[in-house]
Amino acid sequence: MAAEPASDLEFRAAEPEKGSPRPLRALASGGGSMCLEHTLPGEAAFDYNTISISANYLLERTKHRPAIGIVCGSGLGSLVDHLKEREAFPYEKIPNFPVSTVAGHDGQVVFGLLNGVPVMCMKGRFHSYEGYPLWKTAMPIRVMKLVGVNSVIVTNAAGGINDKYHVGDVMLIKDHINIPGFAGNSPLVGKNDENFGPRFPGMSNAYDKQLRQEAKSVVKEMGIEESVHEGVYVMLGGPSYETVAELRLLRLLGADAVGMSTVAEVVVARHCGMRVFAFSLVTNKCIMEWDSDEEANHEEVIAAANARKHHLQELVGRMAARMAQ
Ligand SMILES: O=P(O)(O)O[C@@H]1C[C@H](O)[C@@H](CO)O1
Ligand code: HPA
Repeated sequence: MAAEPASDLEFRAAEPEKGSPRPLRALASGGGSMCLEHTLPGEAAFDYNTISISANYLLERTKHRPAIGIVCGSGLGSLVDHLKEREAFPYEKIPNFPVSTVAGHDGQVVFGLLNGVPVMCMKGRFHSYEGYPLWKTAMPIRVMKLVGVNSVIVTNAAGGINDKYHVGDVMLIKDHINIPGFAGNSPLVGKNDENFGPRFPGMSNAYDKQLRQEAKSVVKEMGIEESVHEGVYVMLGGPSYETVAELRLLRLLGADAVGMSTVAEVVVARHCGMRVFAFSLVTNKCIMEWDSDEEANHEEVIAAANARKHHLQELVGRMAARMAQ
């Protein structure tokens, strides 16, 4: 007979299916609904030394020294398919790195030149619904930091709440609503590591104004203004898509698009002083009416991302070139 956990601290969440990430640390009970893991008081979630090991592994094996990082959202891995002088490292091989378990997220760190600019890319990201604590979903951002990255481009697939948004549109993110954060679930929970940043980082300028201006000018150059908006991204835990009532609530809160990622990465990036440019690809229109028979699904998310990949590759490439100046 399986032994009962002796206390809440011995309970462990199921591991994500693919690969074998390090065992989860002790869990505290009674956290928010998506809070799979809290670190113990005084314990740093991902300390400088642990992150240094991952960063050094990469630095010892790549000739590139990028200052720009890119996180690819669902179905958006092709954003980095055209890098020159590519060097790819599967997540499984990088010490202390989690592994991707979601369709549309390949699971490689890819270095290379994008329009001649050295970049470090996450081809596949981590989500809390895979079973990872938020600090682990955002851990690659700290690895980027120690590799030398000072600006990140964060992308995601999202559902369009704003009724002016259509499938295939891009939303430049001007702000976010951190729903897990409302319940105290933050990637920065635990002892603060001052090597990375302050205990209480500000978030009112999370999405760099100048980079948003640059993006608008790129969008104009590309002639795609009609399908590009600027708006507010809201993060939920997933993996279930939202109910109609939830979506109506999120609309009332001021959200324009909804997804299950990005925010933890942005919080960690800002904590360690990186500049952030982020956008959502609207892969589906959120279902706001109770009498609708439609239902959101991941296949349509991937298909919509695939259909827009050329525009998005160009947007990211042009932004990287400007950010490098
Ligand atoms: O990694 P992102 O945020 O792009 O992926 C979105 C959110 C879920 O992971 C998935 C749902 O279809 O797409
Ligand atoms: N909801 C949440 N996450 C998503 C959606 C959605 O409608 N589409 C893509 N990611």
